[in-house]
Amino acid sequence: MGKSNGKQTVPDQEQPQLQVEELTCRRGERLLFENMSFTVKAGDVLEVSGHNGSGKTSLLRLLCGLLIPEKGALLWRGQPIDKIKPLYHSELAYVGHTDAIKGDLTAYENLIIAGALNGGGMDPEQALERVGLSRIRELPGRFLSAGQRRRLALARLLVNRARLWLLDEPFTALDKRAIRTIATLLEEHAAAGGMAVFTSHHAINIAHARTLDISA
Ligand SMILES: Nc1ncnc2c1ncn2[C@@H]1O[C@H](COP(=O)(O)OP(=O)(O)OP(=O)(O)O)[C@@H](O)[C@H]1O
Repeated sequence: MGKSNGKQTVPDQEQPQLQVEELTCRRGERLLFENMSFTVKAGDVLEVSGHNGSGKTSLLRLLCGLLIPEKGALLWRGQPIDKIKPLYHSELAYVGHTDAIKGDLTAYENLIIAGALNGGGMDPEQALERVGLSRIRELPGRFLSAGQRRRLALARLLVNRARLWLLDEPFTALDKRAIRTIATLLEEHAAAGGMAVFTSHHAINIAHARTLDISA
């Protein structure tokens, strides 16, 4: 329940937005994890760690609704995500291993498209500047380096207004400076009441982030 300040309803920061209850995941013959439970509240950043093949990507795909859990429940604001898919998907942004960048469009045009599909956030120009890509604004996506592609994929998060960021290895291919930039963006997103769940093999210093080791 939100609290009223007399003019508008203020969301209760302590209320879980995403609830993961007793989640069990099997891929093929392998049981990856079972009875996993955690919650994500406004302002939370959760880093999912674990060895190769432990199920980090599978967990993110479950959280997106792209995989069906063998057992357990996934709730967004108290409702099962499969019952409210359009609403849930309008509130989340997923950046997976493949960057989904259009090779024939420039970096700038890629962000214009992202904004047209699900905008409401930063101006594309400003988003390019935040991730350090202003200079290659007019370069077609197919000419971008691996790190530039990753930055552009992450810049898409800034042009839309998704509250929940689900990021699979967002720091892969980034140089030290870009890692700090993206870590800062995560901190700013959380400070503004957003939420993020990301996987990583690197120790990334993000203020107030929690860690979930799924191979523990
Ligand atoms: N479609 C599938 N069918 C069968 N097994 C699968 C399928 N997809 C993934 N797996 C297996 O599930 C396990 C977990 O894969 P996942 O990609 O979730 O791991 P991960 O923790 O993200 O790994 P990495 O750190 O290497 O990225 C792996 O053993 C993988 O081979």
